[in-house]
Amino acid sequence: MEQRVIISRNLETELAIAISECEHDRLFVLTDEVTHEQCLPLVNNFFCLKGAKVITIGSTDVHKNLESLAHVWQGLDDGGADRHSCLINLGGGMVTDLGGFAASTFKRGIDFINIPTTLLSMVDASVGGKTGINFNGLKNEVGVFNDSKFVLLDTRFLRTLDDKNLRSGYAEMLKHGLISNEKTWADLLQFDLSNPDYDQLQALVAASVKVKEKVVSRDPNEKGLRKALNYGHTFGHAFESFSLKHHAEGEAPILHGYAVAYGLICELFLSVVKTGFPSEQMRQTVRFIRDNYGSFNISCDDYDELIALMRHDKKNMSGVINFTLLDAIGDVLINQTATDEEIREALDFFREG
Ligand SMILES: NC(=O)c1ccc[n+]([C@@H]2O[C@H](COP(=O)([O-])OP(=O)(O)OC[C@H]3O[C@@H](n4cnc5c(N)ncnc54)[C@H](O)[C@@H]3O)[C@@H](O)[C@H]2O)c1
Ligand SMILES: O=C(O)C(=O)C[C@@H](O)[C@H](O)[C@H](O)COP(=O)(O)O
Ligand SMILES: [Zn+2]
Repeated sequence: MEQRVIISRNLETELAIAISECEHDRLFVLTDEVTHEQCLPLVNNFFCLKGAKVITIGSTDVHKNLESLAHVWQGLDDGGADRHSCLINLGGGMVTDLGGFAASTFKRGIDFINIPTTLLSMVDASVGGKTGINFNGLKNEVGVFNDSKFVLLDTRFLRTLDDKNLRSGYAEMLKHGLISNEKTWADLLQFDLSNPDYDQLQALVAASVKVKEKVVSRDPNEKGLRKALNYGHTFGHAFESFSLKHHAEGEAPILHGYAVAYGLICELFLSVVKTGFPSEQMRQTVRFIRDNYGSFNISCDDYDELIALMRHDKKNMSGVINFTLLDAIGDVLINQTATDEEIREALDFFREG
């Protein structure tokens, strides 16, 4: 893998080194409106960022769209970027996905560096080269695989992250636990999300990002094994797209990690029914998710729309919905299928438990 993931000890020094190893005739920093306020102050006076131009987009997934992408391209053009310029993405997964795509396409590609500021982007989104935007009501419908040159991971940014976004990122860590081994999974279920111990979390973050790096290094373009990282996402992305479309006025759509947590419930159910995953371990995981993530209000009248959304999953082939399932913790089965009836049963289980 071309990308270097660095668990930061001194962000200023590491960023200076990272920049020096990238093309960098002009420097740009991409933030969203929130990371501009909360995270930029932690790096703004770094000597290595002297003269860097800041581009800012709206925050959260409702802005992970063509309009924001065009705004970044425009900002790069207005700031005189050429193919030797460098973009530093300072934010959560929305910023690293969109900024990564903007950098990968601007003048056919400039170097970029990710500085993830949410738990989710630290353990998952900033690593592994999946970049893109939502389009046509579908998650990450347009994008490219392209690695940032560096990921600089500094958990000090988590100090300002709210409870819901902490839980959202933790769902991807739970996914990493389920696809890796029983010990990691069991440790994750012990963690108290209502009263997080940040030292313990830091150790869990380092272990979690290693799971992602290991899978990506063996299958960077998702030809096979990488589909393990999509566990929970066939249902999860359908829930997320559904919520982006139907969320009530004045109410935010569900966060990506919450959608993944709900997707894990459905895909654990399918794993028990179809591939013999132990039902007690499913029950323990489902209990943790229900206790920590609540639920998402859908009715059986929504099933057809959710299944229609699953028909757009990027793992699908020849119109057949593709699932990643488990027959045990750490034992991943890719390219699994389910009938519409089984999908409905999984949604019934999600609603009724
Ligand atoms: N590329 C991948 O492999 C990959 C993996 C997982 C998820 N994703 C994508 O990542 C996105 C979700 O990422 P996310 O959960 O980081 O959401 P996000 O980027 O929308 O950030 C969540 C919220 O937290 C704010 N924020 C960011 N850092 C903060 C900080 N340090 N303090 C206070 N507030 C802060 C943001 O402004 C935003 O309002 C989704 O679009 C998802 O599809 C991509
Ligand atoms: O890195 C991967 O591979 C993943 O699937 C990680 C997921 O957590 C992430 O949400 C990813 O963006 C989903 O990719 P997609 O190809 O299903 O859009
Ligand atoms: Zn995800």
